[in-house]
Amino acid sequence: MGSAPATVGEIRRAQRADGPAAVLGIGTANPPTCMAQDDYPDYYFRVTNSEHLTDLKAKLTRICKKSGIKQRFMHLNEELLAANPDFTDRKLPSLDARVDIASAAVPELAASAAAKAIAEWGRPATEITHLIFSTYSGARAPSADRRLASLLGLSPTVSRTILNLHGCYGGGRSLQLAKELAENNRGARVLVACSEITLIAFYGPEGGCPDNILGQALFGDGAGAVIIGADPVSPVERPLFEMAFASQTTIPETEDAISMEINKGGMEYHISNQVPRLLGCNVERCLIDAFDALGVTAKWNDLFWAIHPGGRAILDHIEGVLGLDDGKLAASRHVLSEFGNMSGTTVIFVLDELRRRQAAKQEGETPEWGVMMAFGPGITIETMVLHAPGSLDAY
Ligand SMILES: CC(C)(COP(=O)(O)OP(=O)(O)OC[C@H]1O[C@@H](n2cnc3c(N)ncnc32)[C@H](O)[C@@H]1OP(=O)(O)O)[C@@H](O)C(=O)NCCC(=O)NCCSC(=O)CC(=O)O
Repeated sequence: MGSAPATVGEIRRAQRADGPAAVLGIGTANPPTCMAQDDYPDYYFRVTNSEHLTDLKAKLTRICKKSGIKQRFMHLNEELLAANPDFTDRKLPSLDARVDIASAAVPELAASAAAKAIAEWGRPATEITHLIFSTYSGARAPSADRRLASLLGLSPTVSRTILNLHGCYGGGRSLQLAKELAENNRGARVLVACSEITLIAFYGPEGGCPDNILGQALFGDGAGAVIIGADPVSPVERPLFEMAFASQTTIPETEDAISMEINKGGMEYHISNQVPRLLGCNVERCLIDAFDALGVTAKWNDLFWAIHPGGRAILDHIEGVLGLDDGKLAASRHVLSEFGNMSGTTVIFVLDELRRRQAAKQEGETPEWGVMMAFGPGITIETMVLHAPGSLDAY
């Protein structure tokens, strides 16, 4: 006699993981060209033949000085620009050439980051079950997720998803989706990859176009990759952060505050100067709701923090409204300084920096609970409550 058929409820329970999703490996990568922020105004106005626009150059110099950025990495170098002179003029139809370059470079950069994340995870790439790829440079199908799967030799049964044009919340969104996949599919191992190269949005300065000047001062290129899974297999898999709760919030009436649009000349964006204030007014509500949902009492200064460093003023506003002590946003400020705003990828660099800082501390010195937040068009706020591994009783 066979056993009695399982109920749908039993099947469902067997399909789900027992524990929370956790970060099991992180990797990052940047293109080789590094640009010092102090040198950028001279470089940018020279390579775009715009030295005569002295007011705009002075403005870019002021923004660079106040940006909190020391250096950024870029795929687009002078050689590539010399081969594609149309990139300096956004009115010329250069999208095809930009997409050609990005279609190869975006997955290749992601593969460098992913190889590091997989090495840290400690299991073969063929055991990855799901892939989530986020970029603002995707304009083709099959897309960067398909190419990355080939470059890494992932299984043909890997379940792929691509997120396009989520901007700076792409990393946060991908990690939330990975959490859902890992917790709802027993044994799933999800590779999250974000890869951004600013080439798609590079063009020369123009009067009456301050958004471009701001973007030229802020954005850099980079890729980040994270392996997510629940119920880590000891001793190979070691959780770095457990993902306790995730939510997304849209700030009402801010649809026009951050926007991105692909045109014949590349990607154009608009970033309102109200963004730091709007985020400052809204982050605390998201945090209160998240910790209420968990039933955990949190004092903001008792947490560890991984905030998307969209700009120095954004970090200043958030630090101010939450009354955070100096150093609480050190990982975010460090990443902003060393790499600039790499859009959706940035928050993965911040997680990487945070875990490095935590590893350097003595046991007991690291807070048990923490928060990751990312922001982008919408205005969308991604909030994730993280838990330091080792105290699973907290669940
Ligand atoms: C740009 C700054 C470094 C400037 O520093 P301060 O504000 O302290 O200095 P400041 O007030 O003297 O401003 C210096 C100059 O910057 C200009 N400026 C400020 N914000 C601007 C904006 N959004 N667009 C265009 N110009 C802007 C000011 O007008 C001023 O020009 P002048 O000197 O001529 O008077 C800072 O404001 C900042 O970090 N802003 C946040 C940037 C931001 O919104 N990032 C989010 C990116 S989008 C993102 O992360 C998500 C996504 O892309 O999806």
